[in-house]
Amino acid sequence: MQKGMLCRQNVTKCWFSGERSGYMPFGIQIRRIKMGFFITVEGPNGVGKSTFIKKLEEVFSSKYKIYVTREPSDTEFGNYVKKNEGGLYGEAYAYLIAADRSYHLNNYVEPALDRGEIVISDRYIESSLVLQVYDGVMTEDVWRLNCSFRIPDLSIILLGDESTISGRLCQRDILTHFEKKLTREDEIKGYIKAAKFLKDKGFNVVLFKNNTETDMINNINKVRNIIIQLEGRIVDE
Ligand SMILES: Nc1ncnc2c1ncn2[C@@H]1O[C@H](COP(=O)(O)OP(=O)(O)O)[C@@H](O)[C@H]1O
Ligand SMILES: Cc1cn([C@H]2C[C@H](O)[C@@H](COP(=O)(O)OP(=O)(O)O)O2)c(=O)[nH]c1=O
Repeated sequence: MQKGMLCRQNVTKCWFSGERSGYMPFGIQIRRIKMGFFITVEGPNGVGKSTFIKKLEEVFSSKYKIYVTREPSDTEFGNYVKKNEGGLYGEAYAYLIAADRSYHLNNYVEPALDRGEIVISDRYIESSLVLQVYDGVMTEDVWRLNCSFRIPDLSIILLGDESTISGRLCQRDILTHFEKKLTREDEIKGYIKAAKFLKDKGFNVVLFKNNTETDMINNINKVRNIIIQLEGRIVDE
């Protein structure tokens, strides 16, 4: 059965949802049958990703069905990957992360998108382009492992002042391997570089300053407008 079929006006061409990445070329009015949006939320440790996602869920769940998820995934394999952070390095860890991503996409993200939900993932490919690159893997090699995965409809990268983010991390009792290994400056620079790289690969990247509660509210409003724009390109059945 055809699911998530996209049809051009007067029906000239159809896609299966699993094959779709990004959105349609400018000017083409398309009709969507039950297909959601994939949004990733990224940024340095302590920048406020989990808090922002909770807020997005709170604000948007009255209008949309929201599916919140994360990487490494909340699965047995994802937990294994997480546990091995710091034990496995560089390329080996990059492969593990990519294997978990493939499993996560096929078993959780794609089914939720097919149900027409907005999927919000706490971390995705953007993290690999910062953390695995910092771990010694070449950017092009990280991309080679990830280039066949779905491009998000929107990639949100939260950034903030180094001192603000560092202050937040100081309040954590236990720091992860990457939280100890990288400085916040490394992470901020890494995400800015990754954003540029991914824009060139067709990602719809936005960089949001997230220092204060007011920033967060402004960012939620920006996301609302972007979702409306994305919906404007697609006419629901
Ligand atoms: N926009 C914000 N303004 C002020 N404090 C924030 C903001 N976003 C998050 N925080 C606080 O920063 C800390 C880290 O946030 P968290 O969402 O856990 O970050 P991350 O998921 O990126 O590691 C938490 O104590 C949270 O309450
Ligand atoms: C998605 C992703 C995560 N990671 C690592 C970074 C983090 O240390 C870890 C995820 O942890 P994190 O998101 O900080 O989870 P928590 O809030 O529970 O601590 O996985 C990568 O190294 N590469 C990736 O591509």
